[in-house]
Amino acid sequence: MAPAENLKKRKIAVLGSRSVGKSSLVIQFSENRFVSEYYPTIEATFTKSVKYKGTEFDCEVIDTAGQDEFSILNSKHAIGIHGYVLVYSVTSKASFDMIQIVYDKIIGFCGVTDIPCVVVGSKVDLESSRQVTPQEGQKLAQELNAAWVETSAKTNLNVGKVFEHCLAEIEKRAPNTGEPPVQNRCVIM
Ligand SMILES: Nc1nc2c(ncn2[C@@H]2O[C@H](COP(=O)(O)OP(=O)(O)OP(=O)(O)O)[C@@H](O)[C@H]2O)c(=O)[nH]1
Repeated sequence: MAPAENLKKRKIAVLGSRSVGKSSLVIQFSENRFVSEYYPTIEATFTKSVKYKGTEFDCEVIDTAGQDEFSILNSKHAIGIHGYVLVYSVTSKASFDMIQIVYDKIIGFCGVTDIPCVVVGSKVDLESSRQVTPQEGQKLAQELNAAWVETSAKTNLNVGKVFEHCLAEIEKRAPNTGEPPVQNRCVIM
């Protein structure tokens, strides 16, 4: 059982290819502003409370450096994490293909078959540059047993929904326990 003060704390990691808009999404969510410049992220953590089904959850959101097929999953992004936000840009097919790769890395690292996650198609305001259809996004999310949503951090479209979906996926699997559903099978002693 988690201590009482942890019951409403949820740790969420945001992953995906470089430059897909992970930081912009998190900053729009936590500070209600859009950053138009590109500053590559090393790692940053933001907190914000989110109301889900009448309960306020303290969400700690970890914005990670972009991943590629060669990057090794940081253990900080797997241990103690309650849920995942996996971001691709609708303007980049390569970033969409990276979602399955990142998902498989998490699953492999944690030694589980299912994780609470939401697949996010970002930058929908750039409709004329779209390379990934909503149908493709939905289909992948279904295959991963994940929620799916398209967003724009620029126009603040569906940004809050991302984190509501993530909480829904977390609570669906471990309602009100405060325990991270993802557990590593190895214990370092
Ligand atoms: N038009 C548009 N541009 C966006 C949107 N979200 C992010 N961008 C732009 O895309 C670029 C990259 O955004 P970031 O949020 O820094 O991307 P990131 O995924 O955090 O990048 P890394 O830290 O390298 O992994 C920036 O120039 C943003 O302004 C969006 O919704 N619409």
